Amino acid sequence: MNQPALSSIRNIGIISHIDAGKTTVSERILFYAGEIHKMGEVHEGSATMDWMDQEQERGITITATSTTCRWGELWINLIDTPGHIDFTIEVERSLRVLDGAVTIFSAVEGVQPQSESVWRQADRYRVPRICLINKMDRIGADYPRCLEQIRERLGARPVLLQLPLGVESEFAGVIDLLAEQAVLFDEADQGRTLSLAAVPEAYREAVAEARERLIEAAADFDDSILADFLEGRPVEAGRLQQALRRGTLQCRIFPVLFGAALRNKGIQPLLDAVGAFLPSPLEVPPVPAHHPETERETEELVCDPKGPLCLLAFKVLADEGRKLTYLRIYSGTLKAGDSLYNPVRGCQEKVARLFRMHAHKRERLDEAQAGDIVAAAGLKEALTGDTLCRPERPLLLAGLSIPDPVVSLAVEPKGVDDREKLLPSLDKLQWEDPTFKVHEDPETGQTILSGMGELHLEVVTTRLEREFGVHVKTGRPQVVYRETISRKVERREHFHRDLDGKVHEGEVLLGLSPLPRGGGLKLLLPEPGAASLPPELLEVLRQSLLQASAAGVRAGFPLTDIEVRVAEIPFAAGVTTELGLRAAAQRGLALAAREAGPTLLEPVMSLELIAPGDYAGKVLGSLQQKRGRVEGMQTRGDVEVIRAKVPLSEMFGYMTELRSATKGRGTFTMEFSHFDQAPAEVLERFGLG
Ligand SMILES: Nc1nc2c(ncn2[C@@H]2O[C@H](COP(=O)(O)OP(=O)(O)OP(=O)(O)O)[C@@H](O)[C@H]2O)c(=O)[nH]1
Repeated sequence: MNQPALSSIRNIGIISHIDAGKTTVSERILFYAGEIHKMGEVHEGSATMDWMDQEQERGITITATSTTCRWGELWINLIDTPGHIDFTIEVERSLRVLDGAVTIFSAVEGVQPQSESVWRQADRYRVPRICLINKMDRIGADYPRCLEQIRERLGARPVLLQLPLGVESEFAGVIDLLAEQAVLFDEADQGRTLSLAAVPEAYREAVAEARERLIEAAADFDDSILADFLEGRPVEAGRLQQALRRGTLQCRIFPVLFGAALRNKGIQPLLDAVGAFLPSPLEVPPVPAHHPETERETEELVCDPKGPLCLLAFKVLADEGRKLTYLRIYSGTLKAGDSLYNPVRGCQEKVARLFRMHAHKRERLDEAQAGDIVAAAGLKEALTGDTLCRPERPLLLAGLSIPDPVVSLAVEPKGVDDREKLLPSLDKLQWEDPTFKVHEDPETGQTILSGMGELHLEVVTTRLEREFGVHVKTGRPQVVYRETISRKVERREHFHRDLDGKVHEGEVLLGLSPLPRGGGLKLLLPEPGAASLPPELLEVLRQSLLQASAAGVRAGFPLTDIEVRVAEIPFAAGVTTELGLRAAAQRGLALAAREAGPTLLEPVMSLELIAPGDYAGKVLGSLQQKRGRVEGMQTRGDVEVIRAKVPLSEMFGYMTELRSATKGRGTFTMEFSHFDQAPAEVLERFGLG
């Protein structure tokens, strides 16, 4: 039987800061669920979920891997996502299709910058979460501080379902506050055997107090609990669990559990909590889908195997040159051999085979239903974020929000063979990763790769060599700046040309205004019907302005924080042509932007740096030299944690510099924060000084 009941499916992801223990936890989940018979370890390079060779060598997760496992009645579709910000799209696309998540925090490091950003991403998709405070066995584990940070930094309300039994090397298990019993894990058999015991005397008071907090939280979601509690009547564990489940599904509370995954402690209760507190696909809100042609007509898709077929392709993998497409089925039933329509690309294609994925193994399926996550072979066109549906019932789901690249790198093939293989191989890498872009520099003819960070592009070039046998020389990483303007202008542009006896004309009146930082590019065109221009020419105009904005007008960087308003588009039938309009729009935009005080913005990163106290002064000095703005410092044991904002252009190669300045003991993580005015020397470099 490989068709799960809908109520028993849990589509969950594991999200957190880098190194909090996602892969270690996933590995235990697969082991206890009987999916694997030997536990792989990240630090030995043998974790099952980190199967790509680079992942095993670097000890980090690069691609999100989806796998199904059974836990009692539950069918858990588990997605292991990377913590490093350079692979943020993996988190984004997973959150888009998941119904619930386990957020892991390290009991020592607490809420780190990347935990904050994945938490915000999960908020955006309203994904209910349970929290695991991991690494309770490590020296310096401090769970009250971690809870305080969850409250303060994440603005969330944690509710303890357990108390830890001991801490650091004494961490032996947990006390289940609902069942009021201690759960101990046997280290001798890799934590497979659990033993239950009464709450130790020394913990009685702490348990009573924590249980009272838990009842108070549950009472917020069930008035009868409040009445019983106020009148001193006992409240059964089942009712408490149901009330807490309600609060969790509304994202108003976040149940907290404890563990030490590496020591095989705390995983089975976590799996039970996934079933008890996270939603099945039947419990998630309906998903809106548009009719692709009219756009405005929407339909609310509920999880129904008999409903209209609608799927989201949320990941595409190049598997020995062929595409394997991961699909979340929102409605309907998908069969192997089905013909599907892709409204994004306007094409029809066939699912040759369907699989349920088990880490890197696969199980053939004849069909799969709404609510499930499966993989398909045979789809040639679909890319990440595309919708698939029946040709006779076209539906379109909202796509993914894909961040723009901030770092670029020029690559040059080493030999003739490499030259031939370069572009087709880069194409395949682009199927998989929408944050990775390739273009040709129009001046030098060089191939330019752009992505989310140095590490991202390093991984891409290594994969190019190892998986595709393409050897390249790489240039130095460069910042991808943005172009913007400093004042408002209006400009009329008229194009007129005679070509082979035919007149081509186009005229536009453009108004450009600067927007506040973070405003993006806003294009205001008249509604079709309101303009004298036929709708197809209006679309030509829109596309021309978008293309010209993406290519930049002064230094070749995309325009941002600008409102472009098309005020007038005179139309003369038979004379106003596509060519004429395109030329007027592109030239008009370039000239208007030049008159509007063009300038450049640079990407600024949020940095969290950890250095031993003795080196803090030296590190602060170096950050200052890098135009860094220190926002806070905190002593944590014998290290200083420094939070700062630093321009990305100053950070290339910083890991090596920091390591040598701190005798290898300093470390940092960073993520994109915002764009800010670039300094004078950058403007001069691009002729804008
Ligand atoms: N002491 C201790 N170490 C742990 C625990 N869990 C994980 N680790 C170690 O912490 C390191 C990071 O663990 P991973 O499981 O790779 O963390 P991750 O969150 O998957 O990391 P990325 O995939 O790179 O984002 C590894 O060396 C683990 O062995 C734990 O409970 N206690």
